[in-house]
Amino acid sequence: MTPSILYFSPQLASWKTQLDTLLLTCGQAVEWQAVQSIDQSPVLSVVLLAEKDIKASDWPLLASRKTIVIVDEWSLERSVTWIQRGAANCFARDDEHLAAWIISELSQFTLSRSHSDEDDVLQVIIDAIPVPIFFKDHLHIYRGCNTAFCQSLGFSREKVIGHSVYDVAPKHLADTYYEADRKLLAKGGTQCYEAEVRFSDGSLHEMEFNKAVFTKSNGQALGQVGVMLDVTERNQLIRQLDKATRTDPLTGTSNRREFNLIIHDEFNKRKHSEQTLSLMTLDVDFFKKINDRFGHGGGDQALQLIANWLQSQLRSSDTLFRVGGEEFYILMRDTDIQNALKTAERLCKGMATHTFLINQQSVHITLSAGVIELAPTTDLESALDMVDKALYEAKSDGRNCVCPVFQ
Ligand SMILES: Nc1nc2c(ncn2[C@@H]2O[C@H](COP(=O)(O)OP(=O)(O)OP(=O)(O)O)[C@@H](O)[C@H]2O)c(=O)[nH]1
Repeated sequence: MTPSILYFSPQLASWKTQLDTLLLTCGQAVEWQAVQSIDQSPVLSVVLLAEKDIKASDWPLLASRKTIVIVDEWSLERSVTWIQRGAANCFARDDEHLAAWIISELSQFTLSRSHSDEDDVLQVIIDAIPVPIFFKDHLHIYRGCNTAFCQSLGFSREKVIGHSVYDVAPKHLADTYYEADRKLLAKGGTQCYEAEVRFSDGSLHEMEFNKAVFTKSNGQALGQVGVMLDVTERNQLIRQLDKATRTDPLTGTSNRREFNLIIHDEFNKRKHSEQTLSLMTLDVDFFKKINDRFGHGGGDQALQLIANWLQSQLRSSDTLFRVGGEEFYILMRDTDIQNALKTAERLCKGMATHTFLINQQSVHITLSAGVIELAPTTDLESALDMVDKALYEAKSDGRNCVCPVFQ
């Protein structure tokens, strides 16, 4: 007699001898294996769990095992509740039918499902489609999938069918899929979302899930079908394009478009917090002379050197933007007008004393600057207008200086 394995939870430890004796009398040898939680038992195994040992987070796994829930006091209502959660059955500790039921399960445990020619045709069709396809029942258990699905996850069909997402994906990803499945079954219809999937080679892919619920003629949900599109490359391209539209190609700093995109957010954040926010506008003095002296290529090189130098002088919370030819903005978070003015003066002095090398020749560059604190009471458009005017005042005051806006 080959012993069959019965998995059981800690609450049942003292009681299992009683059941074991009963099973042996009927000629059923059983090897008992204690598990701390259901996920420690293999899929499709027969598991006996005391009701008290089952956490809500275990429910998605109940249907992927033959789970028998043992309750102290049996009622039809309680039993139905557990079966609806995916348990195979629910018994009271002292139910004499339990032993017979276990023997029946251990001796003829197979997935009961009638197989038809249409099933074979459907399988060939979905196997011919080169994107992963799966379908699950209303208890979130995989009932079918195609070759592309098995290949991407690196599991055989047998390792998928009859299992739950928790058996084929890492827990943090399975939680996401289970939650989406639950919402779709509750709502019905179709669902489209993106989620990450770990492929068999260890790589993480961004997948677009297109799913739909299939129902009985009375509208009751029978399960769901899902098609997965790999959108990793498409999304990478979108992110690259998005970054490119926000970056100045010459200096690598953020550009005016990025400034316009973030300034409204930053300004609104400022309105609802105590944190200060200031803006500095900077313009290179007599930049035309650099172009005249070194040509346009030399001028471009100068702009790159200026941007790098400015960036090296800033805190990580400050953002540098090239907003025009030789014009830069610096957005300074947590900075009031006094500190913004100090920073602007430090940058102007530092720039004036720094020696740049262009075509092996020493070049000295100066900056003119305007600064303003973006106070919550200020209107953003007029603040931008005022700081631009301040910059031009600095130019008319002889350049290489800072003009603050005091409000
Ligand atoms: N090399 C190079 N030059 C640029 C670029 N964008 C703008 N410029 C040049 O920058 C110069 C700006 O000249 P102006 O607006 O007269 O200003 P300026 O010579 O800096 O003088 P002030 O601003 O009045 O101190 C022009 O010669 C533009 O052609 C660029 O991307 N590369």
